[in-house]
Amino acid sequence: MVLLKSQTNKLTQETLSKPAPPSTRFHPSSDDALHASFHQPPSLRGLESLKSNLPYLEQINASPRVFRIRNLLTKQECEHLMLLAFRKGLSKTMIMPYGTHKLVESTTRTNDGAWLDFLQDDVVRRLEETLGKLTKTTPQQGENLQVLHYSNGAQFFQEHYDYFDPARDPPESFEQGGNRYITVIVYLEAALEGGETHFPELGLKLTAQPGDALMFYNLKEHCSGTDPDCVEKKTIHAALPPVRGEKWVAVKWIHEKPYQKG
Ligand SMILES: O=C(O)CCC(=O)C(=O)O
Ligand SMILES: [Fe+2]
Repeated sequence: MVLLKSQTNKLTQETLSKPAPPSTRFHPSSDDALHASFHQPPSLRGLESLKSNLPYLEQINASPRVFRIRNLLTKQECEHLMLLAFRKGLSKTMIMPYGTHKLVESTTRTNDGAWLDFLQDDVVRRLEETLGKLTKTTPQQGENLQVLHYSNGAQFFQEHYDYFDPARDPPESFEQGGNRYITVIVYLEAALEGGETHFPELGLKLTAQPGDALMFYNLKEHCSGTDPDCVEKKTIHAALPPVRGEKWVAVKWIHEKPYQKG
């Protein structure tokens, strides 16, 4: 989505005047179906969920655990999140260099982004609640959604880990919610070419359809994120620059313990 002013107005009218269609996927009464779907063998799970349009998981890698989540958002919900980010104001994203607890600008991360508010509106709330159900965590364990925009040819995020490194990072990094347990990258718009999420240690260059997500576990199972042996070093990953078209994602980092204050 190239957010020219005229298109933004059009999007505003089309997306915001119409509330997102009532979606059975997120309705509380569908929780049982959602859970049942996750606890079935993958083949059945996929078929059942496809029929019902419920979100479902496909495992991509066993160790570290990497999944694709299908049917997480509708196209309208994707556009709504991009618009919320645009209204909030996109600015250059920052990084926290290893060994510090301070955000700084860096040539290793050149994309733009905007932080949405926690449980900001119905679409954001449903997404945060669904991710909580999928991962058996609470929405309060999540950092706010960060919407990221990568323009054609130029913007990327070089290889990095999402976890705080117990061997290098200061104790303050772990004070609010412990370590980053899970990363979810919801694709709102995929580049026509390039722009993959690249896991060099796993030999994977992944992308997803708008409304689907990639999810990976930054920590081993039944492990404490302050233990240097607990982190999944093979989750090192990069956002490659789009070669054609542009890319929009919404990233959610889920912590081991409640992260949100209050
Ligand atoms: O945009 C992507 O594909 C990955 C983003 C990412 O790794 C991050 O923001 O930590
Ligand atoms: Fe990352």
